[in-house]
Amino acid sequence: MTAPEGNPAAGGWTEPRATALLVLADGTVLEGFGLGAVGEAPGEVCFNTSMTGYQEILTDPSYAGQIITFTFPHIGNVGVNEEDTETVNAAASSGVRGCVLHAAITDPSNWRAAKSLDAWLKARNIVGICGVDTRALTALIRDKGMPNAILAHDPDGVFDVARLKRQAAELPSMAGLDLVPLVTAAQRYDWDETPWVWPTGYGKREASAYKVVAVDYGVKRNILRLLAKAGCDVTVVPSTASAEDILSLKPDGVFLSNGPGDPAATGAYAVPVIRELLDRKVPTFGICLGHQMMALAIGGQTVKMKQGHHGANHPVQDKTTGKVEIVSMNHGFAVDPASLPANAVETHVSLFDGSNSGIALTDRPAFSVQHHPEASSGPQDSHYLFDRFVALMAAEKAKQAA
Ligand SMILES: NC(=O)CC[C@H](N)C(=O)O
Repeated sequence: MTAPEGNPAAGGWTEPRATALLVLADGTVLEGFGLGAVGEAPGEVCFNTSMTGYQEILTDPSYAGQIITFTFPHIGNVGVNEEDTETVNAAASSGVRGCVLHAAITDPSNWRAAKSLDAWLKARNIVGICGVDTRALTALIRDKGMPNAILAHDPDGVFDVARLKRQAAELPSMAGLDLVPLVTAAQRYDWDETPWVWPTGYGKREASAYKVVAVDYGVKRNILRLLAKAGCDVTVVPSTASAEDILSLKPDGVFLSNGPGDPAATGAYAVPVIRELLDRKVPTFGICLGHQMMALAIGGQTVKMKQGHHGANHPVQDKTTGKVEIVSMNHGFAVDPASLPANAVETHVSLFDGSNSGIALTDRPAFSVQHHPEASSGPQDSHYLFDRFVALMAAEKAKQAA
């Protein structure tokens, strides 16, 4: 730990010198104490309101190119462990670039803790800062949108502030960035994790009945787990797989994963593939980036949001049933529902701001959601969507057999 003793929230530092700075593109400089890796991390600063699940959040490949501000003040209390990692392939460990915390990280207190968060951040090359007024930073993001910034950590507290300000101002906007190559799998692989089954039976897999190809734009582990649990044999393919590559695996369905960056930028090569799969009437299910690119594939449009949605308690309504579910969210772009063609219906909507949270096609077996039904971390209200995907594949199989 480089943070001094004493809780900044309780008043006063015991050491005057800042060992980390968050330098925003508009020239604002926030001082604090360094955590994790030493160095400089450029990125877009967002805020996440989850009260639990920091390890899953910090390992979500969708955060590539971003610096996460945790609004919950105490992060790291239960340390980190081997299991709660959403990153599937080792190359994706360069997802999130940095994190901003309010309180200093305390010693881990949990029987599952294998390491402290601080040591883990260092090992994964994630730069951190604590002692920041995260409420003020969150208010700034809500007022002005998500700023670019450089998070700098130097244990000696020596910073070239003028250079950092200049470089922060020159960082490219997230709009237009294809960040999927940073996190996608290099090669095809079969998902074969042995599930952990609770004594109550929770986690037990259905017998494998469907072959699913998951296109990895930065896929989260729990999505693959839940597909397997729902009875799917899953093969993961890189984001650049062609429609022929995918169809040669004879899938009953295709899954389009979450991922970082601007969907329109990744869509330059992914959308033609998705369009072909849809045109061939392959049952398709998309989550987050996969949802956004499915919308692009049918002629819809995506827009950059001001502050985005990052949290684990967002209300979403399933318009097909009227039910409200509490969901996990992590996105900075959104599908513009007004841009959707006549053969698409809006199935889900965010009750926070009315933005689109799901679509289904009326003439093809395909649907997708903006939120994260795998809920890692987050509530499990939306798990039913995995069963909806299985039902879609079952109906399509029955149609073909008839
Ligand atoms: N979790 C995701 O898949 C995020 C999708 C996209 N990168 C966004 O920010 O909107």
